[in-house]
Amino acid sequence: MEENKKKKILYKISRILKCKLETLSNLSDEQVFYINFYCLRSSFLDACPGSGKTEVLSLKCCLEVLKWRKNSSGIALLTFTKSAASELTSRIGKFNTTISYPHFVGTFDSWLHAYILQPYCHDLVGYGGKNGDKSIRIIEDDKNAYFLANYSSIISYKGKTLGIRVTQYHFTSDWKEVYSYDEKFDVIVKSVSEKDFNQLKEQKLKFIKDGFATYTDAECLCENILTRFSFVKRLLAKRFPVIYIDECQDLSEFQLRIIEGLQDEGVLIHCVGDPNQAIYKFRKVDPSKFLNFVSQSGLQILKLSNNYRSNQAIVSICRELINSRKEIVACRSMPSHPATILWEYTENDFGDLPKRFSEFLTANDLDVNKSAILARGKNTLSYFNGYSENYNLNNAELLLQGLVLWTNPSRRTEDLDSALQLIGRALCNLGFGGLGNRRNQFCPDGIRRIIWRNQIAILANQLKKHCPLVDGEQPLKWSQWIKLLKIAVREYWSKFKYSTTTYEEIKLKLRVPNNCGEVLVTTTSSRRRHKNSSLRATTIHSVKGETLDAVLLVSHRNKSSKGGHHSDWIEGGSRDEEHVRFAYVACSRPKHLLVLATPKLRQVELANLIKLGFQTV
Ligand SMILES: Nc1ncnc2c1ncn2[C@@H]1O[C@H](COP(=O)(O)OP(=O)(O)OP(=O)(O)O)[C@@H](O)[C@H]1O
Repeated sequence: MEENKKKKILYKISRILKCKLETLSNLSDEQVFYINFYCLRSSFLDACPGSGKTEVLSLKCCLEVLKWRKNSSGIALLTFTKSAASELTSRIGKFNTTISYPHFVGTFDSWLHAYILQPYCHDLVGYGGKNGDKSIRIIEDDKNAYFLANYSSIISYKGKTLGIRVTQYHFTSDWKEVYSYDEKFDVIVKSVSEKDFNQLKEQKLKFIKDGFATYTDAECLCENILTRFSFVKRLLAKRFPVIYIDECQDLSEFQLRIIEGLQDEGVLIHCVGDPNQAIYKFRKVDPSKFLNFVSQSGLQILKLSNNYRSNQAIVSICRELINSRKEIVACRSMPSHPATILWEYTENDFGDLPKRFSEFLTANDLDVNKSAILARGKNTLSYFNGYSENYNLNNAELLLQGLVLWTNPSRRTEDLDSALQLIGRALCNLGFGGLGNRRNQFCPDGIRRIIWRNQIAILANQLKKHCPLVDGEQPLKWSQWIKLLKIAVREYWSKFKYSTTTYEEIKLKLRVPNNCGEVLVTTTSSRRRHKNSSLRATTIHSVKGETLDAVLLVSHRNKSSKGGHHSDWIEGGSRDEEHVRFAYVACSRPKHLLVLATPKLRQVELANLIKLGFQTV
C-alpha cells in the first residue's frame, strides 16, 4: 500500500475512533486494508496464527459501530466462547466504545437462543410452557440428572440391549439421520433398526416438547424454525443486516446452513478465522465444509499473513507441520537461546519434565507464569497436574489447595481439574488408604467414576460452606482453620456411604502441617497457588487463541493415545488431519520458545524432527 494512502486512511480511522494516530501506527498494510475495506460483499479474512485477528476484528467492528446510523437494526459480532466474546468487548472498550443495542456481541449460541430459539421454538414444537414461561431449557450433553431417565431409550445392539440417554444422540435437520458425538455411540445409533430409530426420535421429540434441548438440538431447532417460518428469517435479516463471525473455522454444519440462509436474505456475512486451527472434530466440525461455503457463496477472500506473535524458527516449524507453501513473515526477533528444542524422555525421567522446563525458563529469563506445558489429552497431563507438584502435601493441605482452586472466581478448566485431583486424592487417602487411580481423581476400585466425581464436588461445596479462610477481615491461622475443617469433614462423612472407615479413624489423618499452627492459611494457599500456576499444565484445546512466552509440548509415551503421540502430529503432514491441526495450534502459541518432549526416538524419527527445525540440546 502506498505510504501516503496508508497515512490518509489511518488519519481518517483515528478521527472516527477519536484516538491518537500513533495508536494505529503499528498496523500492517493488510490489517489497514481490512479495517478500511468497504463491505458490500460478504468476506472471509483468512488469517495465519498470531496475525492480529482479534485486534483487527475489534478495530473493524468498533469503526463500523461508530459509523452506524440505524436505530432498529444493528451489527452482530459472534464468536464461540464467552471468554473470546469478553476479550473482543474489552478490546473494543479500549477505544471508549461499547457495543450495545441495536448491536450484539456474544457467542453464536447465545445469539441463536435470544433471537430464534426462545421466541419461536415453543410454536414450532407446541411447548405450552410452565407458569407462563415458554423458554426452552438447555441441558448439557454430559448431564446425568434424574429426570432424564424419562427420556431414555432401550435399544438392541449385537444381540444385547442397551440404554441410551436422550442427551447422547442428535438428529440431522431433516430428522432422517441420527448420530452421536461419542464415537462408540455413533456406531451404535447409526446401525439401529427402524423400530429403535423411531423410539430414539420419539424420545427426543418428547424431550423437546417438554421444553428441553441440548446445545446441538437447539441449533437443529433454529435451523428448522428458519426453514419452516420464513418470516423469522426475513425479520432476523432486517434486524442484523451485517454479521461478523470470529473463529469461523469452528462453525458447525447447522450454523453454516443458518448463515447461508441469512445470506440468501441479503445479510452480509464477514468471517474471520484460520481453517488450519479447526480442532472441534469431536463436535463434528469439519473445516472443509466451511471452505466449501466460502467458495460456493462467493465470499471475497482477504488475508493476514504476518505473524506478530512468534519468532521465525517457531513460525517455520508451524508452516512445515501443515505442509504449507505460503510465506509467513515472523515479526518477532530470534532469542539468544535456541527457540525450538527437542527433548527425549525415558519412563524414569518423564515426571521431571516440568522441573526441567521451569529451570530452562528461569535460566533464560522467560516468564514461567506466562508459559505452559501442553498435551493433547488429560491422561498425559494427569502426571503433572496436582500430582508431582503436590506430592508432599498432607491431607489438610490437599483440601485447602483444592478448596482455593474450587472457589477461585476466575477458575479455568485446569483449575477445576486440579481441584478435583487434589480433593479426590485427600478423599482417597482418608477413606481408602490412598489406593485410587490417580488418572481418575484417585477413584478407588469398585466406585463408578461419575459417583466419585460427584462425591468430590459435594465435599468441595461442604468445604466452601464451612471452611472460610478468613473470619470477617481477619485471616485464620492453621490452628483455627483445622477445627472448621474437621467439623466440615465430620458432617460430610456422616453421609458418605462408600467407605467402611469411621470418622474417628480419619480425623487423625487431618493434621496441621508441621510447625504451621500459627501460620495463616492464606499464606500457605497463596504460596502453593503461585507454585501451581508456575507449572500450568493443560490441554491444547484450552490454550486456543492464547499467546504464551514458552510452550513445552508433551507427546504421549506410546501410539495407543488417540492423536497425542508425536508421530500423529508430524508424520501425517496433512492439514486435513485433525491431529496435525492440534500440533499446529500448540506450536503456534509461544512467542520465544517451543520445546517438544517425546519418548526415546528411532534414528529416522529423530532425523525427521531435526529436519522439521527442532534442535537437540
Ligand atoms: N501490527 C501489529 N504489530 C505488532 N503487534 C501486533 C500487530 N498486530 C497484532 N499484534 C500482536 O500480535 C499478537 C497476536 O495477535 P492476536 O492474538 O490477535 O492473533 P490471532 O490472529 O488472534 O492469533 P491466533 O489465531 O493464533 O490465536 C498480539 O500480542 C497482538 O497484540
